[in-house]
Amino acid sequence: MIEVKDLKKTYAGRGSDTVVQALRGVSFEIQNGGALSFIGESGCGKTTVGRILTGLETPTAGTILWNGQDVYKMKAKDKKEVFRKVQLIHQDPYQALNPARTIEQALVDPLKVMAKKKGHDGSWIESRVTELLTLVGLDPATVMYKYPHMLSGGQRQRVVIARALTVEPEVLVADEAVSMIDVSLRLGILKLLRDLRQNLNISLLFITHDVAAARYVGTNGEIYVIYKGLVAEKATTDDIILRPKHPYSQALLSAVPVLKGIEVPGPERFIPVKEMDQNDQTDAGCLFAPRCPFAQDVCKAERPQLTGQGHDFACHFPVERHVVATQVEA
Ligand SMILES: Nc1ncnc2c1ncn2[C@@H]1O[C@H](COP(=O)(O)OP(=O)(O)OP(=O)(O)O)[C@@H](O)[C@H]1O
Repeated sequence: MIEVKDLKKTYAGRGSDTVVQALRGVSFEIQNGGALSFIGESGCGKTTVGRILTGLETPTAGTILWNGQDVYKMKAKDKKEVFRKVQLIHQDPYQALNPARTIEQALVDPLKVMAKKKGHDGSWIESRVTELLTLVGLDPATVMYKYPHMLSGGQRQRVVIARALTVEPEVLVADEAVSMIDVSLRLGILKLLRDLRQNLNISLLFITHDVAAARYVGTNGEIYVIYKGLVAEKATTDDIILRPKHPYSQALLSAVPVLKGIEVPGPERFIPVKEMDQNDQTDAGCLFAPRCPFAQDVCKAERPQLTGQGHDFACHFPVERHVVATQVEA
């Protein structure tokens, strides 16, 4: 289990004395086999969370506990082992694979390290390549000796997932993992991620701006709606989708086509938020207030805290609006 507490990350901005507050204090837990989706617009800090969890970035402040142990207080060897258990699936599978190496070679390299660690021989590696390719829905005989450019985007992403599985991860961080894949192949990859979670008990951190995709992979999971490095709302997947309370979540949901044909639009489906102003430097009060159609004076003066009993929101005036609408009989 991973517990992340009050994660903050600042980057140097473009000007000499400017800073970008990518994360302003985000806390969450990922249970074994659980699914957590982070949704929000571009620049809200989603990717930074994924990069910190996979060890590619270090936070400016905050703690990460792995089964109760503080990762940043571990010996280097143990910390490396923790980050091995958290594997990142990028949005661009073509960039993630070496074009000069066959699919088999791409899997064999990390498997050799695992074989050495576990005391297995070459035949284990061979059978593991076959097993993993099959697990991700590829025919080993057909794809093994091919190069990445000979596969479709969907097949390449399956190879990337198989490669991530070589090191026997406990958590997969999928960062916009289907956004660069042909629309017709996306559902297959989402289904694969969902199946891996269910069949191998792998936890999933699903980073996306696509609410419908988060809903699909996040069955029985939670969604965190992120705005400017803070959690605007968090709840079970169904509560966020069907009963969002924060105007920002409602705005995100109103941008989604009616979901999967099982819902009809409600009377307040479209929330008239203002466009994001890239030069907006708001740092006090609610960071969403400059765009919020419901903001009042207090919103500009006081930062709303994230509160609730499982369905939590950081809003002075949370109201359930029928943005996605009433569910009708499926
Ligand atoms: N290495 C960096 N140096 C400076 N600023 C950065 C760096 N990485 C990210 N940022 C900034 O931090 C903020 C959060 O970025 P992040 O990539 O986490 O957002 P995101 O929600 O994943 O967006 P996207 O969907 O576009 O990837 C953005 O303002 C971004 O410009």
